[in-house]
Amino acid sequence: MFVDRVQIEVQAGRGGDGCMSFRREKYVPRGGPDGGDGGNGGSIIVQAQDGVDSLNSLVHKKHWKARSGVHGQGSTRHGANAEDMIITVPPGTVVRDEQHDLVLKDLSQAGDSVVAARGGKGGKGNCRFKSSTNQAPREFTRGEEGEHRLLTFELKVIADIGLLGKPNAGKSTLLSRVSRARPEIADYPFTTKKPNLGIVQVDLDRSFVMADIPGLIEGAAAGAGLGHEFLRHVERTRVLIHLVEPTPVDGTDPTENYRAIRQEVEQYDTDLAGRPEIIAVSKAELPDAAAVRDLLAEETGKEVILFSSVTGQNLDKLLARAFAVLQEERE
Ligand SMILES: Nc1nc2c(ncn2[C@@H]2O[C@H](COP(=O)(O)OP(=O)(O)OP(=O)(O)O)[C@@H](O)[C@H]2O)c(=O)[nH]1
Ligand SMILES: [Mg+2]
Repeated sequence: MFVDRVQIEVQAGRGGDGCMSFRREKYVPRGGPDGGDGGNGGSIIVQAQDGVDSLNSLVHKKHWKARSGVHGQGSTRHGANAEDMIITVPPGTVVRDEQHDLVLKDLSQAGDSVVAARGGKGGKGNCRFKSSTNQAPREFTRGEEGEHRLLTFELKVIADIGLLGKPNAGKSTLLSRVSRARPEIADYPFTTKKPNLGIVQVDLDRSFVMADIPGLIEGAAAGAGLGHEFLRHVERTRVLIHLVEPTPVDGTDPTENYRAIRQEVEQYDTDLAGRPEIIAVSKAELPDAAAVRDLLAEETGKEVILFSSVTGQNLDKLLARAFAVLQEERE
């Protein structure tokens, strides 16, 4: 199971109470206030780290609680601050505050972090309230409560190029052919359940990251099937390669399939729909592939690349094109 959305509850630590205490000294008959401040409660920090590649570990731990600060003590001793608690997540995780329905932070780079719940401030000891008119204050304050939040983490894969297409279009096969990634491949739809990333080396000094995502099905933007969940993974890619299978086993029409997915993308996010898209017909060696390419080119008015991950036909052309469009985007 690959988890890319998870909800947890976080409770930051309470601040330690300030202390109420008096020092009694031989030559100071009434003594003086010497209660120290309480320490701060621990905060809960969410940080993106390289090497963490899913939210799986959070599934089993839904409640996170940071420690409380230590109470202040006599002799103006400050209570110790509690240590912060750090939750590590993969880069690309968006942290949301569920109750207030807002994005706390988008942790897109390794090292990015956000204080998800702030620890309570420690209270003031009575030594802080001493004044010229009040040499022996009984006043002190309690520590503050730590923040409590309901958080949602959503992982969005970050890649240069995202592969888009109906199930069985050949997305995983393409990624495995052009990178070292080894996604699962099978002759049935919905083989891919989690996004896979691969580094594509076009030549010595040109490379990019390609993301293979589970296939989109119609109605994905409305939440049907896997599609909706996974459209967010292409949200973070700069360029899309839209793969169209020339002879779908379910007998559907390839150009129809192309349009259906475009519609899904547009419904999902207009920003995503505006991203550059390279259209490619896969499985070039199959009998009708060239005709499908021509039809699609005519219909879209765009260049459509016909390639095969099996024979290798036009693979270099597809990659060179992808890199060129990516380069334009980067500039
Ligand atoms: N003839 C031929 N078959 C291909 C080619 N590329 C992929 N296939 C086959 O098409 C089927 C589906 O390939 P996948 O790469 O798993 O397709 P996918 O788009 O990742 O599918 P999902 O993960 O289910 O969305 C497999 O049986 C592949 O062997 C190709 O270039 N030529
Ligand atoms: Mg696949």
